[in-house]
Amino acid sequence: MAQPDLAKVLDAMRRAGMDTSQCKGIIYAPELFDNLLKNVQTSKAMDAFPTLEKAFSTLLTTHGTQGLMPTGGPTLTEDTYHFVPPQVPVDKLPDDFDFKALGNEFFKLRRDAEAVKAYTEGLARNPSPELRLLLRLNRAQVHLRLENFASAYHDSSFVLKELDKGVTGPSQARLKATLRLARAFEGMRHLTLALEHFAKVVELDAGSKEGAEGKKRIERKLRETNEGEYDWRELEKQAKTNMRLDVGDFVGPVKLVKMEGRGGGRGLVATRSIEAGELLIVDKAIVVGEPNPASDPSKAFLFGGQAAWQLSMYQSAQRLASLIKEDPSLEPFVYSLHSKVQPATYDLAFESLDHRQLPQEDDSVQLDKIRLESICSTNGFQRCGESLDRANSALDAGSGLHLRMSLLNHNCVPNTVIQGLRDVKLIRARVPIKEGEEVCLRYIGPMHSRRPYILAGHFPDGCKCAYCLDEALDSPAQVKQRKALLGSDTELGKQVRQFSTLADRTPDFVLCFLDHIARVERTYSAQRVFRLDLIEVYRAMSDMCLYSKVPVMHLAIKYRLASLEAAGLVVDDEQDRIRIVAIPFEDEDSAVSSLLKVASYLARLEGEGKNARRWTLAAFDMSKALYSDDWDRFVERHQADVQKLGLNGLLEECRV
Ligand SMILES: C[S@@+](CC[C@H](N)C(=O)[O-])C[C@H]1O[C@@H](n2cnc3c(N)ncnc32)[C@H](O)[C@@H]1O
Repeated sequence: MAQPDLAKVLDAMRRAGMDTSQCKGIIYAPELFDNLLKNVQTSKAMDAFPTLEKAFSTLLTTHGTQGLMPTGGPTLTEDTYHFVPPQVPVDKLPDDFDFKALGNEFFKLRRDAEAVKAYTEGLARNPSPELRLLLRLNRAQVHLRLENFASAYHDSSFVLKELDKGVTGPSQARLKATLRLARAFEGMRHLTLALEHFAKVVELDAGSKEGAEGKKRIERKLRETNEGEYDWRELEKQAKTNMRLDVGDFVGPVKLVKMEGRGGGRGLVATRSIEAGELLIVDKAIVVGEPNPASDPSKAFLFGGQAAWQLSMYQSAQRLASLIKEDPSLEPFVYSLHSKVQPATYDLAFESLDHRQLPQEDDSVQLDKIRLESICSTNGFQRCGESLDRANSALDAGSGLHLRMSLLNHNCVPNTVIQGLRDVKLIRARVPIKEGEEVCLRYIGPMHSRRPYILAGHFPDGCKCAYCLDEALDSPAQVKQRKALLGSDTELGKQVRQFSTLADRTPDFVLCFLDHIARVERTYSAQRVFRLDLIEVYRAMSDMCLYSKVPVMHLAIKYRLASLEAAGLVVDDEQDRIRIVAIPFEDEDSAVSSLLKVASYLARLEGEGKNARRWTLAAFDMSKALYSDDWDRFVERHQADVQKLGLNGLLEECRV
C-alpha cells in the first residue's frame, strides 16, 4: 500500500475543520480515512488530548474498527494500518493538568472511553500515591460501564492493596473498591469470587443495597450453574425487552472426551443415562454480534478463509479480539476451539470459567485475527428470539460465540434439541441417552435448503451420521420419483402446500388420496428409517380429513400422529397415560400444538373421555420436556391453540 503524503493528509484534516497543530502522526489506511475523518469530526474528545495520534487511537478503541470498515470489505489485518512517524513537534500539557477532573467530566457525560483515557494520562504522569489510588478507583468505575471487567479488576484490586499498605484514599474508598471488584468478578464470570466480595461489601456496610442485591444475584447464578435450576418463565419475560440475559452457565450430565474420527478430535458424551427433556447445557455467549439488516446473502466477504455474508459474525470476531485482549485469561479457552493439534489442556473450553486463573496486569495476547474469524465462522450460532418456542427468523439475527456449545459434534438427527433465548443457548436430551453415548446437535437440518453447503464446510468427505447413511439407501431413481410425486404441479404436491383448497373436498376424494400417499411411501426403500417427506404429506392428509365436507375424524387422528412419528416422536402407551419417550427432531416447536390437536379430535370423535385426557396430558408432558413448563405456563404458552380448538374445559379437567 502506498504511503500517504502527510502534508496532504494534514491539509485534508484542516479543511475538515480539525486542529492539526499538535499532530505528530496518524493512523492511516486510504479506504478507512473518510470514515475516520467523519468520526473524528463528531468527537470533541480530541480537544482533551495532547496529541491527535492519541485521539485517533482512542477513537479506534471507542468505535472499534467495525464502523470504519467498508461493508463486505477486506479482512482486516494488522498491516492494513500504516503508522506515519512523528514529523510535527508536540506541545505537552502542563504536568499539573487535572486529569482526574477531566476524567470525571467525561464520566458524567457518559463519554467513557475518553474518561478512561484521561485517567490513564493522569496515571502516566507519575502522580502521588494518593492521586494514583483515586485515579484508579475512578477508572475502575468507568471500566465497569464499558464492560472492561478485567481492567476493572486490575484497578480495584490495586486500590485495595494500596489501602492495605496505608495509602490514604477518599471516604469509603475500601467499600467502593470492594464493590467494584465484586462487579468485575461477576462480569468476568468468576462467580465464587464475586460472591465472596459482595459478601465483604455487606460486611463493610450492612445497609449496602448494591451489596445485598449483588449477593442475591450471584447466589441465584451459582444455583443455576450448580443445579441447573432456572426460572425459564422469568427469563422469557426478561427476553422480551433484553437482548442479553444474566444467567449462570450450566453443564449437566455430559463431559468432553477425546474422540477419534471427529474433526478437532473431541466430542461430548453422557456421564449417566439421561431421559428425554433433561437439561444438558446452558451456555451464555461470550461475545455477540448485533443483528444486521444490511447483511446480504448475495454479497459474501472473506471471513476466516471462507465466504460469509452475515456482518454480525464479523462484528463478533472483532469483539472477540477485543475481549481476549482485555482479558487474556480467556485466550486459551477461545483458541482451543481452533487448533490443529489440541493443546494438553484440550478440555479447557469445557471447564467452568469460574475456575480459570486470574489475568496478570501485564499479560498480553497475540491476536490472530484470521484464526478468530475461523473460530466465529465454524462455531458461531445465530442469535435467538424472545421465547424458547420461537426461533429467530431474521436474515442476520445476530450471532454469538458459545464456548461449550462449540464442542458438540453434528448429527443430522441429533439426540438433543437446541433452544435459545437471546444470547443464551441450551440443549436438552431429545431421546433417552445411555451413559457413554455421544451427545450431538445438528448444525443444519435435513430439510434445510442450505444443507449441502453447510455440511460441505464441515465434512469435506461427507457427513457419516445415521441419517446420511439411511438417506443413501435410496437409489437416485427413487429420489427422483418421490420428487416428481411431490412436485408443485402434482395433485399431491398442491394439497401439501395449499391448505386453503382443502375445505371443499368430499370424503371420497379424501379416500382416493390414500392411494397417492401409498405411492410416496413406496418410493422409500424398505430399510429406510427416516422418511421426512412424509411429515408434510401425513399432516396435509390429517387436515384434509378434518376439513372435508364430512370430517373423517379417525383418519385425521391417525395421520396427525403419523406425521409426528415421521418427525421423530416416540411415545409409550401406558394405559393411564401416554409417556413421551422421544421429542421430534423436526418442527419440535409445533409438537405440543399437534398433540393438543390429537386430543381435540379425540374429544370430537369419542367425547371428552379418557383418551382425550391422556393426549392432553401428553401435550403437557411435551411442553414440560421442551420448555420446563409448569401447568400454568403450558396453558399460557398454548393459549391460542386452546382457544381455537375449544379445549378450555378439557384442560380444566386435566389440570395437574
Ligand atoms: C463445532 S466443532 C465441534 C467440536 C470439535 N469436534 C472439536 O474437537 O473441537 C465442529 C467441527 O467438528 C468436526 N465434527 C463435527 N461433527 C462431526 C462428525 N459427526 N463427524 C466428524 N467430525 C465432526 C468437524 O470438523 C466440524 O467442523
